[in-house]
Amino acid sequence: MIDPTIPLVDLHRHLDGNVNVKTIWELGHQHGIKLPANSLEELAPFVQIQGKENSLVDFLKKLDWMVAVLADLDAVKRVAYENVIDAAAQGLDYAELRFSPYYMAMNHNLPIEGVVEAVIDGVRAGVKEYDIKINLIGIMSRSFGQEKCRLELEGILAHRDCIVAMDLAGDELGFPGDLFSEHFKRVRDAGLQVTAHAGEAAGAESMWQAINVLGATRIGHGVNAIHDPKLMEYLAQHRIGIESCPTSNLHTSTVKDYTVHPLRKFMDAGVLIGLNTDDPGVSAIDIAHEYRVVKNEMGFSDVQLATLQRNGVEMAFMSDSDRKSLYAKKLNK
Ligand SMILES: O=c1[nH]cnc2c1ncn2[C@@H]1O[C@H](CO)[C@@H](O)[C@H]1O
Ligand SMILES: [Zn+2]
Repeated sequence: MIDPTIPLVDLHRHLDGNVNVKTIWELGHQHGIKLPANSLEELAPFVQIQGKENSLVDFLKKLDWMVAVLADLDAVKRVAYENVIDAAAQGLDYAELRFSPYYMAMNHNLPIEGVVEAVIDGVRAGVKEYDIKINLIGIMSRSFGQEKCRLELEGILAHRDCIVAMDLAGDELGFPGDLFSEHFKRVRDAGLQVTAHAGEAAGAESMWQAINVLGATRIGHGVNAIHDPKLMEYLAQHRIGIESCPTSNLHTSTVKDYTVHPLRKFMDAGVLIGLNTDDPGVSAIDIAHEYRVVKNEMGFSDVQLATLQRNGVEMAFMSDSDRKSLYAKKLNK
């Protein structure tokens, strides 16, 4: 199902949406933070989806306990480090881990730039020990407004050399992309790549904004492009990559079930699209799960799965020489 000759990548993975239940439990106890449960089993439903949520905003509440326990920078470093272990354990050859420094900092008033440093440190420690390549994407959480996003951007830009791209995440309906045009001008001026969550909670117009106003060359989710044939054509023509996260789309009620997910329509339209996990800790999934559902629930053939796998490598924010080494590593195995 997963082709062993093609690198396995996950380009859309929130490290602050992927904190182990056990880690939340341990950090909570270590720092005297009152948790809503008396055991690991009782805690799980507070941070993992049970069935599905009614909306994106409801889904996002599940991440809140994951950052509520980040009481100091060591905790932040631990979470970043454990994300590398988790990605390696899932068989990923390459992952782009994204995080929102203000969201991780806000509960315990941590310094935003310190959070960025701690994430970089944790990832660095992880890749020393595990056979995986990681790149980091900074997130501006739109739900906290323009000013907080500016602080996130500044924290990230202070470590620009360790970051490959910037993303816009959070409440897409309440905070449209054009509120952040100035932010993304700075992102582009700094030479960072741009991806944005769009067409998930809002419609195709939000994706046009991400492309034309923010300068996105990749889009997270993009599900609602399907209602705008001109946009579908534009995405295909300009090789704008769609970071698809099918299970997340079910969990946020963006799509009703796997059978009506538009993934196949994107492929038929020649759009570059790949498979990703989004918030694997919240959705309680791994990357193999996404390939499995696409095969079993959407009826994709192994050839089509291999195309999705290769698309991921093509979309990755890495140099062509890094892409070549990633393929070479697989072929030499
Ligand atoms: O699927 C998603 N859509 C939009 N925003 C998301 C999603 N998953 C997580 N976040 C947002 O990303 C930041 C943490 O990395 C938080 O702002 C969280 O709400
Ligand atoms: Zn996401």
